[in-house]
Amino acid sequence: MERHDLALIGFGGVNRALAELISDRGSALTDQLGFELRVVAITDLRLGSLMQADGIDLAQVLALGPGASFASLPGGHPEPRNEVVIRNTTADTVVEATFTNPVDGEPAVSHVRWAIESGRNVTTTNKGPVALAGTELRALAEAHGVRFEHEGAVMSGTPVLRFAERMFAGLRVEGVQGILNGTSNYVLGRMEDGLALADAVAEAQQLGYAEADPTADLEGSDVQLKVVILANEVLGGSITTADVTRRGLSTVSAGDIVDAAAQGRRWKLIGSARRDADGSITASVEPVALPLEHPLAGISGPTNAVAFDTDLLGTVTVSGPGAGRIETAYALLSDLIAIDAGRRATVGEAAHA
Ligand SMILES: NC(=O)c1ccc[n+]([C@@H]2O[C@H](COP(=O)([O-])OP(=O)(O)OC[C@H]3O[C@@H](n4cnc5c(N)ncnc54)[C@H](O)[C@@H]3O)[C@@H](O)[C@H]2O)c1
Ligand SMILES: N[C@@H](CCO)C(=O)O
Repeated sequence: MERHDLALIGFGGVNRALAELISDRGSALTDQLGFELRVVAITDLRLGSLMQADGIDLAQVLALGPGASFASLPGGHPEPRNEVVIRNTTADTVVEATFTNPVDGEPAVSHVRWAIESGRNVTTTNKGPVALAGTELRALAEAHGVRFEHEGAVMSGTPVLRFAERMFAGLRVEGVQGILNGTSNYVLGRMEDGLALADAVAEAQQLGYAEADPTADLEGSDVQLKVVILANEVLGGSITTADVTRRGLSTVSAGDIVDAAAQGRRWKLIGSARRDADGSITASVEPVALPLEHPLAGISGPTNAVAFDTDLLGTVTVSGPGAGRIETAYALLSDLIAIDAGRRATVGEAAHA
Protein backbone atom coordinates (compact mmCIF):
# COMPACT_ATOMS: atom_id res chain seq x y z
CA MET A 1 0.00 0.00 0.00
CA GLU A 2 1.37 3.42 -1.00
CA ARG A 3 1.89 5.84 1.88
CA HIS A 4 2.24 9.62 2.00
CA ASP A 5 4.29 11.01 4.88
CA LEU A 6 3.27 14.53 5.90
CA ALA A 7 4.96 17.48 7.61
CA LEU A 8 2.35 19.83 9.12
CA ILE A 9 3.53 23.44 9.28
CA GLY A 10 1.25 25.27 11.75
CA PHE A 11 -0.81 23.21 14.17
CA GLY A 12 -3.90 25.38 14.65
CA GLY A 13 -7.54 24.74 13.80
CA VAL A 14 -7.13 23.41 10.26
CA ASN A 15 -4.06 21.18 10.61
CA ARG A 16 -5.36 19.83 13.93
CA ALA A 17 -8.62 18.93 12.17
CA LEU A 18 -6.60 17.12 9.47
CA ALA A 19 -4.65 15.26 12.18
CA GLU A 20 -7.94 14.30 13.86
CA LEU A 21 -9.31 13.06 10.55
CA ILE A 22 -6.24 10.88 9.97
CA SER A 23 -6.20 9.67 13.59
CA ASP A 24 -9.95 9.00 13.92
CA ARG A 25 -10.66 7.49 10.50
CA GLY A 26 -7.41 5.50 10.35
CA SER A 27 -7.69 2.36 8.27
CA ALA A 28 -11.19 3.22 6.95
CA LEU A 29 -9.66 6.28 5.25
CA THR A 30 -6.79 4.16 3.90
CA ASP A 31 -9.24 1.61 2.46
CA GLN A 32 -11.33 4.37 0.91
CA LEU A 33 -8.39 6.26 -0.63
CA GLY A 34 -6.11 3.36 -1.55
CA PHE A 35 -3.14 4.99 0.21
CA GLU A 36 -2.09 5.62 3.78
CA LEU A 37 -1.45 9.00 5.42
CA ARG A 38 1.13 9.34 8.20
CA VAL A 39 2.40 12.49 9.95
CA VAL A 40 6.17 12.53 10.53
CA ALA A 41 6.77 16.20 11.44
CA ILE A 42 4.82 19.08 12.98
CA THR A 43 5.90 22.67 13.66
CA ASP A 44 4.01 25.43 15.41
CA LEU A 45 4.87 28.85 16.81
CA ARG A 46 3.49 27.91 20.22
CA LEU A 47 4.41 24.22 20.45
CA GLY A 48 7.84 24.13 18.76
CA SER A 49 8.72 21.28 16.42
CA LEU A 50 8.50 17.52 16.41
CA MET A 51 10.16 15.11 13.97
CA GLN A 52 9.57 11.35 14.20
CA ALA A 53 10.39 9.47 11.01
CA ASP A 54 8.47 6.38 12.19
CA GLY A 55 5.25 8.38 12.52
CA ILE A 56 3.93 10.69 15.22
CA ASP A 57 1.32 9.40 17.68
CA LEU A 58 -1.42 11.87 16.71
CA ALA A 59 -3.68 11.03 19.65
CA GLN A 60 -0.79 11.96 21.95
CA VAL A 61 -0.06 15.35 20.34
CA LEU A 62 -3.76 16.19 19.98
CA ALA A 63 -4.18 15.60 23.72
CA LEU A 64 -1.42 18.07 24.69
CA GLY A 65 -2.88 20.75 26.96
CA PRO A 66 -2.50 24.55 26.84
CA GLY A 67 1.08 25.72 27.38
CA ALA A 68 2.51 22.34 26.34
CA SER A 69 5.64 22.05 24.23
CA PHE A 70 6.87 19.40 21.79
CA ALA A 71 10.26 19.75 23.57
CA SER A 72 9.17 17.11 26.10
CA LEU A 73 8.71 14.47 23.37
CA PRO A 74 11.42 12.43 21.56
CA GLY A 75 12.39 14.35 18.41
CA GLY A 76 10.90 17.51 19.90
CA HIS A 77 12.35 21.03 20.09
CA PRO A 78 10.97 24.17 21.80
CA GLU A 79 11.33 26.32 18.62
CA PRO A 80 9.41 25.72 15.35
CA ARG A 81 12.65 25.73 13.26
CA ASN A 82 10.51 25.68 10.09
CA GLU A 83 13.36 25.78 7.60
CA VAL A 84 15.31 22.99 9.30
CA VAL A 85 12.21 20.83 9.53
CA ILE A 86 10.95 21.49 6.00
CA ARG A 87 14.34 20.88 4.39
CA ASN A 88 15.22 17.80 6.48
CA THR A 89 11.93 16.03 7.14
CA THR A 90 11.39 12.54 5.76
CA ALA A 91 7.94 13.71 4.59
CA ASP A 92 7.14 13.66 0.86
CA THR A 93 4.45 16.33 1.31
CA VAL A 94 4.36 19.57 3.32
CA VAL A 95 0.98 20.79 4.59
CA GLU A 96 1.19 24.58 5.11
CA ALA A 97 -1.52 26.04 7.39
CA THR A 98 0.06 28.95 9.25
CA PHE A 99 -1.46 32.45 9.43
CA THR A 100 -2.32 34.15 6.13
CA ASN A 101 -0.29 37.34 5.73
CA PRO A 102 -2.25 39.47 3.20
CA VAL A 103 0.64 41.93 2.65
CA ASP A 104 3.53 39.79 1.39
CA GLY A 105 2.46 36.23 2.22
CA GLU A 106 5.48 35.61 4.47
CA PRO A 107 6.67 33.48 6.13
CA ALA A 108 4.35 31.03 4.33
CA VAL A 109 5.80 31.88 0.90
CA SER A 110 9.23 30.82 2.20
CA HIS A 111 7.77 27.66 3.76
CA VAL A 112 6.33 26.65 0.38
CA ARG A 113 9.51 27.59 -1.48
CA TRP A 114 11.74 25.56 0.88
CA ALA A 115 9.42 22.56 0.55
CA ILE A 116 9.38 22.65 -3.24
CA GLU A 117 13.13 23.29 -3.50
CA SER A 118 13.74 20.21 -1.36
CA GLY A 119 11.59 18.07 -3.66
CA ARG A 120 8.38 17.92 -1.62
CA ASN A 121 4.78 18.33 -2.71
CA VAL A 122 2.86 21.13 -1.01
CA THR A 123 -0.76 21.49 -0.05
CA THR A 124 -1.85 24.72 1.57
CA THR A 125 -4.97 26.54 2.72
CA ASN A 126 -2.92 29.70 3.17
CA LYS A 127 -4.07 32.36 0.72
CA GLY A 128 -0.86 34.41 0.94
CA PRO A 129 1.49 32.19 -1.09
CA VAL A 130 -1.20 31.39 -3.67
CA ALA A 131 -2.39 34.95 -4.31
CA LEU A 132 0.92 36.78 -3.86
CA ALA A 133 3.47 34.32 -5.25
CA GLY A 134 1.35 31.74 -7.09
CA THR A 135 3.02 32.16 -10.49
CA GLU A 136 6.52 31.78 -9.07
CA LEU A 137 5.58 28.82 -6.87
CA ARG A 138 3.74 26.97 -9.64
CA ALA A 139 6.77 27.36 -11.94
CA LEU A 140 9.12 26.24 -9.14
CA ALA A 141 6.97 23.16 -8.49
CA GLU A 142 6.99 22.26 -12.17
CA ALA A 143 10.77 22.67 -12.33
CA HIS A 144 11.19 20.35 -9.33
CA GLY A 145 8.62 17.79 -10.52
CA VAL A 146 6.38 18.20 -7.47
CA ARG A 147 2.80 19.39 -6.90
CA PHE A 148 1.61 22.72 -5.44
CA GLU A 149 -2.06 22.23 -4.48
CA HIS A 150 -4.22 24.88 -2.81
CA GLU A 151 -7.92 24.09 -3.21
CA GLY A 152 -8.74 25.39 0.30
CA ALA A 153 -7.40 28.88 -0.45
CA VAL A 154 -10.61 30.10 -2.07
CA MET A 155 -13.72 28.46 -0.62
CA SER A 156 -12.49 26.14 2.13
CA GLY A 157 -13.53 22.53 1.33
CA THR A 158 -15.86 23.52 -1.52
CA PRO A 159 -13.82 22.59 -4.61
CA VAL A 160 -14.28 25.67 -6.80
CA LEU A 161 -10.82 25.73 -8.36
CA ARG A 162 -10.84 22.07 -9.39
CA PHE A 163 -14.44 22.42 -10.55
CA ALA A 164 -13.58 25.35 -12.83
CA GLU A 165 -10.39 23.72 -14.11
CA ARG A 166 -12.03 20.38 -14.95
CA MET A 167 -15.58 21.35 -15.90
CA PHE A 168 -15.03 24.56 -17.87
CA ALA A 169 -12.24 23.36 -20.15
CA GLY A 170 -14.20 23.91 -23.38
CA LEU A 171 -15.77 27.27 -22.63
CA ARG A 172 -14.76 30.78 -21.72
CA VAL A 173 -15.31 32.25 -18.27
CA GLU A 174 -15.85 36.02 -18.65
CA GLY A 175 -16.26 36.90 -15.00
CA VAL A 176 -16.72 35.70 -11.43
CA GLN A 177 -18.76 37.21 -8.64
CA GLY A 178 -19.32 35.84 -5.18
CA ILE A 179 -19.47 35.78 -1.43
CA LEU A 180 -15.97 34.60 -0.61
CA ASN A 181 -15.59 35.12 3.12
CA GLY A 182 -17.35 33.01 5.73
CA THR A 183 -16.67 35.27 8.71
CA SER A 184 -18.05 38.49 7.21
CA ASN A 185 -21.11 36.67 5.86
CA TYR A 186 -21.73 35.07 9.26
CA VAL A 187 -21.22 38.43 11.02
CA LEU A 188 -23.62 40.27 8.67
CA GLY A 189 -26.30 37.63 9.33
CA ARG A 190 -25.86 37.82 13.10
CA MET A 191 -26.02 41.66 12.98
CA GLU A 192 -29.30 41.31 11.05
CA ASP A 193 -30.44 39.23 14.04
CA GLY A 194 -29.58 42.23 16.26
CA LEU A 195 -26.17 41.16 17.61
CA ALA A 196 -23.42 43.78 18.10
CA LEU A 197 -20.45 43.60 15.69
CA ALA A 198 -17.96 42.61 18.41
CA ASP A 199 -20.20 39.79 19.68
CA ALA A 200 -20.80 38.47 16.16
CA VAL A 201 -17.04 38.50 15.46
CA ALA A 202 -16.36 36.68 18.75
CA GLU A 203 -18.80 33.95 17.67
CA ALA A 204 -17.08 33.60 14.29
CA GLN A 205 -13.72 33.31 16.06
CA GLN A 206 -15.06 30.68 18.43
CA LEU A 207 -16.42 28.68 15.47
CA GLY A 208 -12.98 28.73 13.78
CA TYR A 209 -13.99 30.84 10.75
CA ALA A 210 -12.00 34.03 11.39
CA GLU A 211 -8.42 34.92 10.50
CA ALA A 212 -5.92 35.45 13.35
CA ASP A 213 -6.62 39.18 12.76
CA PRO A 214 -10.33 39.33 11.82
CA THR A 215 -9.85 42.77 10.27
CA ALA A 216 -8.76 40.86 7.16
CA ASP A 217 -12.21 39.22 7.06
CA LEU A 218 -14.22 42.35 7.80
CA GLU A 219 -12.29 44.87 5.72
CA GLY A 220 -12.04 42.74 2.59
CA SER A 221 -8.33 41.94 2.34
CA ASP A 222 -9.10 38.20 2.66
CA VAL A 223 -11.58 38.45 -0.23
CA GLN A 224 -9.07 40.56 -2.18
CA LEU A 225 -6.62 37.61 -2.10
CA LYS A 226 -9.36 35.20 -3.21
CA VAL A 227 -10.38 37.50 -6.08
CA VAL A 228 -6.73 37.58 -7.23
CA ILE A 229 -6.60 33.76 -7.18
CA LEU A 230 -9.87 33.41 -9.14
CA ALA A 231 -8.90 36.12 -11.64
CA ASN A 232 -5.51 34.57 -12.31
CA GLU A 233 -6.46 30.88 -12.25
CA VAL A 234 -9.95 30.96 -13.78
CA LEU A 235 -9.95 34.10 -15.95
CA GLY A 236 -6.31 33.66 -17.01
CA GLY A 237 -5.28 37.07 -15.66
CA SER A 238 -2.08 38.19 -14.02
CA ILE A 239 -3.35 40.71 -11.47
CA THR A 240 -2.13 41.57 -7.98
CA THR A 241 -4.00 42.83 -4.91
CA ALA A 242 -3.22 46.39 -6.04
CA ASP A 243 -5.53 45.77 -9.03
CA VAL A 244 -8.51 44.89 -6.79
CA THR A 245 -10.31 47.93 -5.38
CA ARG A 246 -11.45 47.27 -1.82
CA ARG A 247 -14.11 48.60 0.55
CA GLY A 248 -14.88 46.69 3.74
CA LEU A 249 -17.72 46.39 6.21
CA SER A 250 -16.68 49.47 8.21
CA THR A 251 -18.48 51.46 5.47
CA VAL A 252 -21.78 49.82 6.56
CA SER A 253 -23.34 50.72 9.92
CA ALA A 254 -25.53 48.51 12.13
CA GLY A 255 -28.38 50.91 11.20
CA ASP A 256 -27.74 50.34 7.46
CA ILE A 257 -28.10 46.59 8.03
CA VAL A 258 -31.40 46.92 9.90
CA ASP A 259 -32.72 49.47 7.34
CA ALA A 260 -31.81 47.21 4.40
CA ALA A 261 -33.67 44.28 5.98
CA ALA A 262 -36.76 46.48 6.36
CA GLN A 263 -36.51 47.39 2.64
CA GLY A 264 -36.20 43.77 1.43
CA ARG A 265 -32.45 43.96 0.95
CA ARG A 266 -29.49 42.20 2.51
CA TRP A 267 -25.89 43.44 2.76
CA LYS A 268 -23.25 41.10 1.37
CA LEU A 269 -19.50 41.52 0.92
CA ILE A 270 -19.11 40.85 -2.79
CA GLY A 271 -15.84 39.99 -4.53
CA SER A 272 -15.79 40.13 -8.32
CA ALA A 273 -13.49 40.05 -11.33
CA ARG A 274 -14.42 40.53 -14.97
CA ARG A 275 -12.47 40.33 -18.22
CA ASP A 276 -12.93 43.53 -20.23
CA ALA A 277 -13.11 43.76 -24.03
CA ASP A 278 -9.40 44.68 -24.22
CA GLY A 279 -8.46 41.59 -22.16
CA SER A 280 -7.68 43.51 -19.00
CA ILE A 281 -9.36 42.57 -15.72
CA THR A 282 -11.49 44.81 -13.52
CA ALA A 283 -11.80 43.53 -9.96
CA SER A 284 -13.28 44.72 -6.69
CA VAL A 285 -14.39 43.90 -3.17
CA GLU A 286 -17.27 45.90 -1.73
CA PRO A 287 -20.37 45.62 0.44
CA VAL A 288 -23.56 45.63 -1.65
CA ALA A 289 -27.20 45.73 -0.43
CA LEU A 290 -28.66 42.98 -2.65
CA PRO A 291 -32.40 42.63 -3.27
CA LEU A 292 -33.69 39.44 -1.62
CA GLU A 293 -34.44 37.86 -4.99
CA HIS A 294 -30.73 38.07 -6.01
CA PRO A 295 -29.22 34.53 -6.07
CA LEU A 296 -26.44 35.54 -3.66
CA ALA A 297 -28.82 37.18 -1.12
CA GLY A 298 -29.89 33.80 0.27
CA ILE A 299 -26.33 32.60 0.95
CA SER A 300 -26.11 32.78 4.73
CA GLY A 301 -23.78 32.03 7.63
CA PRO A 302 -20.30 30.72 6.75
CA THR A 303 -21.61 29.41 3.42
CA ASN A 304 -20.00 31.02 0.38
CA ALA A 305 -20.96 31.04 -3.29
CA VAL A 306 -19.30 31.98 -6.54
CA ALA A 307 -21.13 32.64 -9.81
CA PHE A 308 -19.09 31.98 -12.96
CA ASP A 309 -20.27 33.96 -15.97
CA THR A 310 -19.56 31.75 -19.02
CA ASP A 311 -20.04 32.14 -22.78
CA LEU A 312 -21.68 28.74 -23.44
CA LEU A 313 -23.58 28.01 -20.22
CA GLY A 314 -24.49 31.47 -18.94
CA THR A 315 -24.10 31.71 -15.18
CA VAL A 316 -23.02 28.64 -13.20
CA THR A 317 -23.08 29.05 -9.42
CA VAL A 318 -21.25 26.87 -6.90
CA SER A 319 -22.05 27.22 -3.21
CA GLY A 320 -20.84 25.42 -0.09
CA PRO A 321 -18.85 25.91 3.10
CA GLY A 322 -16.51 28.91 2.89
CA ALA A 323 -14.85 28.44 6.28
CA GLY A 324 -14.58 25.99 9.16
CA ARG A 325 -11.81 23.81 10.56
CA ILE A 326 -13.11 20.42 9.42
CA GLU A 327 -14.37 21.75 6.09
CA THR A 328 -10.94 23.25 5.39
CA ALA A 329 -9.13 20.10 6.50
CA TYR A 330 -11.20 18.35 3.83
CA ALA A 331 -9.69 20.73 1.26
CA LEU A 332 -6.24 19.48 2.33
CA LEU A 333 -7.43 15.90 2.03
CA SER A 334 -8.76 16.60 -1.47
CA ASP A 335 -5.33 18.03 -2.38
CA LEU A 336 -3.62 14.92 -1.01
CA ILE A 337 -5.94 12.79 -3.14
CA ALA A 338 -4.96 14.90 -6.18
CA ILE A 339 -1.28 14.50 -5.33
CA ASP A 340 -1.67 10.73 -5.11
CA ALA A 341 -3.62 10.64 -8.39
CA GLY A 342 -0.71 12.53 -10.01
CA ARG A 343 1.75 9.98 -8.64
CA ARG A 344 -0.36 7.10 -9.98
CA ALA A 345 -0.56 8.75 -13.40
CA THR A 346 3.23 9.18 -13.49
CA VAL A 347 3.77 5.54 -12.48
CA GLY A 348 1.27 4.45 -15.16
CA GLU A 349 3.00 6.53 -17.86
CA ALA A 350 6.39 5.11 -16.89
CA ALA A 351 5.00 1.55 -17.11
CA HIS A 352 3.72 2.21 -20.65
CA ALA A 353 6.89 3.94 -21.86
N1 LIG B 1 -10.18 28.24 9.45
C1 LIG B 1 -10.73 28.34 8.24
O1 LIG B 1 -11.96 28.26 8.09
C2 LIG B 1 -9.87 28.51 7.04
C3 LIG B 1 -10.45 28.33 5.76
C4 LIG B 1 -9.64 28.48 4.62
C5 LIG B 1 -8.32 28.85 4.78
N2 LIG B 1 -7.82 29.04 6.03
C6 LIG B 1 -6.40 29.41 6.14
O2 LIG B 1 -5.70 28.27 6.68
C7 LIG B 1 -4.62 28.72 7.52
C8 LIG B 1 -4.78 28.09 8.90
O3 LIG B 1 -6.02 28.46 9.43
P1 LIG B 1 -6.41 28.05 10.93
O4 LIG B 1 -7.84 28.33 11.06
O5 LIG B 1 -5.86 26.73 11.25
O6 LIG B 1 -5.58 29.17 11.73
P2 LIG B 1 -5.11 29.10 13.25
O7 LIG B 1 -4.83 30.50 13.64
O8 LIG B 1 -6.08 28.30 14.06
O9 LIG B 1 -3.77 28.26 13.19
C9 LIG B 1 -2.60 28.72 12.62
C10 LIG B 1 -1.47 28.05 13.38
O10 LIG B 1 -0.27 28.36 12.72
C11 LIG B 1 0.72 28.59 13.71
N3 LIG B 1 1.73 29.45 13.12
C12 LIG B 1 1.60 30.74 12.72
N4 LIG B 1 2.75 31.18 12.19
C13 LIG B 1 3.63 30.15 12.26
C14 LIG B 1 4.98 29.99 11.89
N5 LIG B 1 5.69 30.97 11.34
N6 LIG B 1 5.56 28.78 12.11
C15 LIG B 1 4.88 27.76 12.69
N7 LIG B 1 3.60 27.88 13.06
C16 LIG B 1 2.98 29.05 12.85
C17 LIG B 1 -0.02 29.24 14.86
O11 LIG B 1 0.69 29.06 16.08
C18 LIG B 1 -1.35 28.51 14.83
O12 LIG B 1 -1.35 27.40 15.68
C19 LIG B 1 -4.69 30.24 7.52
O13 LIG B 1 -3.77 30.72 6.56
C20 LIG B 1 -6.12 30.55 7.08
O14 LIG B 1 -6.22 31.77 6.39
C21 LIG B 1 -8.55 28.87 7.15
N1 LIG C 1 -11.29 33.61 7.48
C1 LIG C 1 -11.70 33.05 6.24
C2 LIG C 1 -11.31 31.59 6.19
C3 LIG C 1 -11.52 30.99 4.81
O1 LIG C 1 -10.56 31.47 3.92
C4 LIG C 1 -13.20 33.20 6.09
O2 LIG C 1 -13.86 33.52 7.06
O3 LIG C 1 -13.69 33.02 4.98
